[in-house]
Amino acid sequence: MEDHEKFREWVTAEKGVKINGITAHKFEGRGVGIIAEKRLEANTTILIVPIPALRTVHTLPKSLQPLAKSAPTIHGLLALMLVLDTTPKFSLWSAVLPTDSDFQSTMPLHYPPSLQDLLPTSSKTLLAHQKEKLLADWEFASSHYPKIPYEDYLYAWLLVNTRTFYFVSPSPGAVTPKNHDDCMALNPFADYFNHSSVGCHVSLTTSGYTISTNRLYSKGEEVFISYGNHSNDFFLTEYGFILPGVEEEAGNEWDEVLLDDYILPLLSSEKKERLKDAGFWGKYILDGREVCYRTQVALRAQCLSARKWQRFVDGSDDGDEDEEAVNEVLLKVLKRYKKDADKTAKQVRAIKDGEANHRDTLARRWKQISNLLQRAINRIQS
Ligand SMILES: C[S@@+](CC[C@H](N)C(=O)[O-])C[C@H]1O[C@@H](n2cnc3c(N)ncnc32)[C@H](O)[C@@H]1O
Repeated sequence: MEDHEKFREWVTAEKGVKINGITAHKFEGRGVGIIAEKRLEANTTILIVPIPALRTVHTLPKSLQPLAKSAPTIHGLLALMLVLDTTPKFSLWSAVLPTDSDFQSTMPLHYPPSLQDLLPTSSKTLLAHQKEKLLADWEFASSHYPKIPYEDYLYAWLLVNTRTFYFVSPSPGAVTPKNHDDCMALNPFADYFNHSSVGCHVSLTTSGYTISTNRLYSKGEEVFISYGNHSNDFFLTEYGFILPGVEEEAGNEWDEVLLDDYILPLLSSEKKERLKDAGFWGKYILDGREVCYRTQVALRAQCLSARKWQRFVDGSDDGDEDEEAVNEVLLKVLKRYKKDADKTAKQVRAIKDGEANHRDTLARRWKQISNLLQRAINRIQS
């Protein structure tokens, strides 16, 4: 942990970062995270990172500033800034960052195509979007700096992807970027925090980012923040990890699965058109408790007359009396999906390509999906 000590000295002495009662620590399966060095009462301020310590679109070196208007994304520009930064100061920070091989073994972007093909649909859709964004950023970066190797750019791009905080300048009169995705800051030391569904409080003011404890922490406990209320499919693609499933200890209470692949093929073209016209096309979600309202609408399109369905959509019929018919369709959907999820978990384990960690994470994800589906089946059948 010597590099971490040097980095800590640098951020506190030169960047004005204030650290109280926490330190960086290596955790099995989670890389480096934050540990409580002593007992921390609830509402203790454990970290303050002042605004000038951040790296954002406002701190680009002079050579990159003219590109800010034409770059496809701020993400891509920050990656370019990292690749081009060879200053000794930055080397203190880069020494504590994950390595390229950490990304190779965790990020689905690095999975072989055979395993990318077996990602759950929502992870696959996110990955396709990520690839498109990366390509546009890389084309832009390499057109301005043709000598940069792609591997270096990709590594920096993934650092930005997995370590930035949502940032809008808190200075009075500052302009908020139009695109939400462009609101990002590299945040030294704060970027050590790993994620859990419930974590410390994070606030951004003109003093910078302040992180304070959400509860009492015992000495030696890992201290988390929350990266947001996302499903494990999202965490897998964007960050290369999954939390335990909904029903497990410290599980992801926001986990959910997308049912589109199993509901849409049931519907006739007339019913599909009706759903599209009414704004209920796709995004059918099952979470740890229930299916969403959109799913209810789609299932009702399948098993009710057009007139009855319309009354449910209008809100003039609460739909209670049709619950049995709806559950019958839903049960078929869930059982079919569960059978496929179990099959896919086996397929993933049998594949020889990629790293063991790729296969293990993806097979675990399919097992979680299977469990979520089984719980919903049990609820209907109980
Ligand atoms: C902001 S960084 C956190 C620090 C990072 N663990 C490190 O070694 O530098 C985000 C990355 O940490 C890892 N991570 C965060 N929360 C995690 C968790 N609950 N379980 C496993 N890995 C996690 C993932 O690799 C993610 O991309």
